Amino acid sequence: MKNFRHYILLFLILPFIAFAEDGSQLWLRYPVNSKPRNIVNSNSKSPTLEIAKKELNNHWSGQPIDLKIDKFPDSFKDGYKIISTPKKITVLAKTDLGLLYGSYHLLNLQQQKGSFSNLNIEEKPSYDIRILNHWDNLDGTIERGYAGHSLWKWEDLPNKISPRCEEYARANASVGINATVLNNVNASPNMLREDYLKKVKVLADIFRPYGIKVYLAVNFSSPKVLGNTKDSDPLNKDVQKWWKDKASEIYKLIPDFGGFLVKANSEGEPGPQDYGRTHADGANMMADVLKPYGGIVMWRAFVYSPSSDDRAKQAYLEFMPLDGKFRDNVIIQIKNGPVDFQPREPFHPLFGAMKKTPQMVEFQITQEYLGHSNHLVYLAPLFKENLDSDTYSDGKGSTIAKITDGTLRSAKFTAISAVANIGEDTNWTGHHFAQSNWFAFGRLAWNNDLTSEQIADEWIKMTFTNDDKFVTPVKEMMLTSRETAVDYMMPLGLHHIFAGGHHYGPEPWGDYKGTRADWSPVYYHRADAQGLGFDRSKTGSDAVSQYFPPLNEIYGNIKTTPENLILWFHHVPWDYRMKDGKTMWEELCYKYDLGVHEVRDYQKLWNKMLPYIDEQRFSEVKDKLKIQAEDAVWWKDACLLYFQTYSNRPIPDNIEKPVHKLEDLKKIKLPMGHHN
Ligand SMILES: CO[C@H]1[C@H](O)[C@@H](O)[C@H](O)O[C@@H]1C(=O)O
Repeated sequence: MKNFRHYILLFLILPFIAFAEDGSQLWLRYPVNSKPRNIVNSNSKSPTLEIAKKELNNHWSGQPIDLKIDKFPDSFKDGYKIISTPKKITVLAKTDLGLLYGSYHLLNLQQQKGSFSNLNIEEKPSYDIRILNHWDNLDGTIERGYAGHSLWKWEDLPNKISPRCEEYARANASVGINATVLNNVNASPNMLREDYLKKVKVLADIFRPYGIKVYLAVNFSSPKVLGNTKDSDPLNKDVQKWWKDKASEIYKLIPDFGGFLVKANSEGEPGPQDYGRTHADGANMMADVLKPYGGIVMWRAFVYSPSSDDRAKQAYLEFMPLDGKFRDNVIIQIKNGPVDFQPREPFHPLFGAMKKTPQMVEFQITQEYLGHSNHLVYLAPLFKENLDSDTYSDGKGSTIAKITDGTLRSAKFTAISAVANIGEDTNWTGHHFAQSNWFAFGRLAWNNDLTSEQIADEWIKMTFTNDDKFVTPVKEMMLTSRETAVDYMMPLGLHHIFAGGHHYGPEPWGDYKGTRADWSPVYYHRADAQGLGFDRSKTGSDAVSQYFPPLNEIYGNIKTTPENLILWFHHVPWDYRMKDGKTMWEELCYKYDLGVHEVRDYQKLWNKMLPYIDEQRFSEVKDKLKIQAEDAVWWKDACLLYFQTYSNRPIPDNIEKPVHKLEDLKKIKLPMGHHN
């Protein structure tokens, strides 16, 4: 009998053990109280507060908590204060959402084994809108998604709702993300159909108590496609009326709807230029219909017109003349760099340059150009590098963080966005460590002063363990991982030498005749007998002139250009002497080789980590590191063997010799080791 009972117990707890180890819980691995406690008091009531209470009653093991709405200035937004004595904790905020954020802060601290007897914390968000962009299509696929299909399951909505939608909202709220664009910027007009809007409403209702507002990406041709208007010209009265009616329809269903995200006249998407109008004409028409409801337009600057000019210059050329011409509920959404989410780019020269137009950054969490969900690349250092870049737009200290968060220029609202890496995979993001990039974006959107190290430290402790023997080496691995990826993919400022289409592996020889020149890798690296790299100096494409002094001079001169961007800005002779005395060719060989060795070091390090974590996550990460190590060799061999056909110089003796043959590598069609 006794044994029997044990079996039953085992059956009951088994699913929970499995659940706890597969990564599905993300960083929300709070201990569960055996019985919910009754430890929370509050002077307010709402669905949001119910969530806060439930979380604390279920997971908090410390002293009783008072959640208190208090008077704070508007600038406090959804911030909170936490004050504690050994007997009691008080969380104060202006809004219920602030109290929920404060509650998650406590649970996060508990995960990190902090002390709670003497807290005096004050937090408020760096940005008003902290938004994920999902590139989810209505058929459930995700553009550049490597973690399975869309969470929303459009086909089941509005009647059946996947439980993961609420889990998603909870995870976002726990890091302060408060907004989401549900669909791909390559938007189907059908997104705005009545039946789809009803599905959107259901999601908005689930997200609302967690403080998350819903936005939609819209197709500029929607009026013509859905409303049979003659065209979609923003100055056509029928078109304007169609948008006005659509806005009214949306807000009836979703009173707190956030607004539109628009990719227009970019990569074949329709836009105002189809009718001889400008981006401002298009954005303003939408802004006008959203304005009465408090909605906004995030208008993307990811454009490159069909000109022969350097692609890195084109967005600036198109948008600068429009500075000051946008309505006050329009914000320009600019990718961190001027080309496209490369492993390393200089910052986008539009930042700071449009002085009369609000701007926001678009990062990419999904690793389109960083090994998809196979490579371990912690992105906080990439995000920080961008946010901390000094544009000099308003003198020294005009960092992108300060330009976009309202510190430098007062703003009606501020925002920051990133393309999500989330899908239906059990572990949400395809790679356990890719969860850290979702987390890191949320934490930086909340507080852009945090360091990459602080964020990694928090994430590791919440997701895995507090054991120093795990935390210290794993943190080191995470912190160096982005530079490692740069080393084995595109060191020294090389960019976009990815295989066309999937963007996973190397194809530096790619020359897709008959398409746009700037879709070919050879366009970007410009290897020839003299050297390597894109001359963007005054005597080249002159992209350097789009930067404020002194950066135009610094980047314009090969001697002062930071070496990690030297091939971005200059065509560098193979024998050019680098700062460490190596020639550029030797340095290139050294960097690729270093990248390979670094990944092998990660493998060795990870192999020692089994004692500290569960077997399942241990072996899943181990398998991915193996793929990454093979891919790193693939990258190194492909790039060095190919560039060597131009450099005509030997690969230095102290560098591991290629194990592949260039002809064989050129034949690879499917990504090696790529399991998605
Ligand atoms: C959504 O389209 C993407 C496209 O898949 C991607 O390869 C490119 O980098 O950027 C586009 C964009 O950002 O609009």
